Amino acid sequence: MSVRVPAKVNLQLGVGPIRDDGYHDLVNVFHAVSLFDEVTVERAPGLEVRVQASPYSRVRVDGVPVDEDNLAVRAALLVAARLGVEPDVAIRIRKAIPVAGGMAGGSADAAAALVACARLWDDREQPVLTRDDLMDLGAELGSDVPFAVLGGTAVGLGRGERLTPALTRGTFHWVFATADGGLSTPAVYAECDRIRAERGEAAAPPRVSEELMTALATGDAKALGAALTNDLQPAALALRPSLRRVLDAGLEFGAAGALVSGSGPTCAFLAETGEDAADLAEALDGTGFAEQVLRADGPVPGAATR
Ligand SMILES: C[C@](O)(CO)[C@H](O)COP(=O)(O)OP(=O)(O)OC[C@H]1O[C@@H](n2ccc(N)nc2=O)[C@H](O)[C@@H]1O
Ligand SMILES: Nc1ncnc2c1ncn2[C@@H]1O[C@H](COP(=O)(O)OP(=O)(O)OP(=O)(O)O)[C@@H](O)[C@H]1O
Repeated sequence: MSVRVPAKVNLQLGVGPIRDDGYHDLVNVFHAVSLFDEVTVERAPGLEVRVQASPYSRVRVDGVPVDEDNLAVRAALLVAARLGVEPDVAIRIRKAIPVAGGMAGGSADAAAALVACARLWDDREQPVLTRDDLMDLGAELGSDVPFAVLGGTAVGLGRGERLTPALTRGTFHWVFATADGGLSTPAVYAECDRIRAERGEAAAPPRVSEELMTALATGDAKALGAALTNDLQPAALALRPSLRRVLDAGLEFGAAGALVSGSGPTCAFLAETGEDAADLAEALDGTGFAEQVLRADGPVPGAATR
């Protein structure tokens, strides 16, 4: 059983005040892009996991855990417990999504493992676990996991786990510049809080951007580029100042919009056409500022069997 699952970029990441449980209330507009990890599961004598770079990518997988810290393993354990079966499964992960890059690679693998294990163990005509059940289980593993099951473009409220699909038209063309070494998501949220406290800024509850939703619904790449926002960007830039020149370079080369993807350090650039995206990717590659420059389109569906 093999499941392909996309990376995400956040088109709007509005971060509200910190809650009592340590999370922040968000307006999180997720967009799934055509950069895929693949998770394969097979019945086995016990639980095992293998992680490798996809043959189509140069992703560095050395930082990815191969024990119960791997989100795909935790997903398999959760599905097994829910169905009352032994978690006897061999999981193979082929990664093309940058690790700790702000594109939700670990969450994607968790979503893929939820879908794959449910298919493997819950194979009657009327499965016990619906797609909604899998999204609920996903929320127990991480705030980004339900969206990786759903895919497309969606507005996430709460921690980002309460999703409503968004209306979009056509295809958007993206370029991603990855960076050497990741950024820790909790560290970036903490830096965001620290900067706000230092500036004496009170975090207002975020609101969905009307400009962004209109640009999505009309398929207007130029307007979408102008409407992209990420409240975590100042924190990511404070922790990794070299990202500034990457964003500036993309804008100089004509990107319709540029921002740090989620908690970073990957930078995302929106192009107006596929051809513009190819030109932009080449120009960015030429600067030598990025570890890798990747092209992808969105929106694409969430975790799906092949
Ligand atoms: C930055 C984003 O990727 C944007 O989509 C997400 O908000 C992070 O989602 P994630 O990696 O699935 O994060 P989780 O595993 O749920 O949480 C990791 C840590 O990030 C911080 N966190 C996460 C989500 C949220 N709404 N508020 C937070 O403050 C918390 O410190 C939390 O302990
Ligand atoms: N299957 C997995 N793939 C990648 N990382 C994993 C996986 N399972 C657990 N991890 C751990 O999660 C950490 C964050 O990895 P991930 O690639 O999900 O980051 P991210 O893309 O920045 O996440 P997000 O965008 O959701 O904040 C890694 O450093 C690694 O220790």
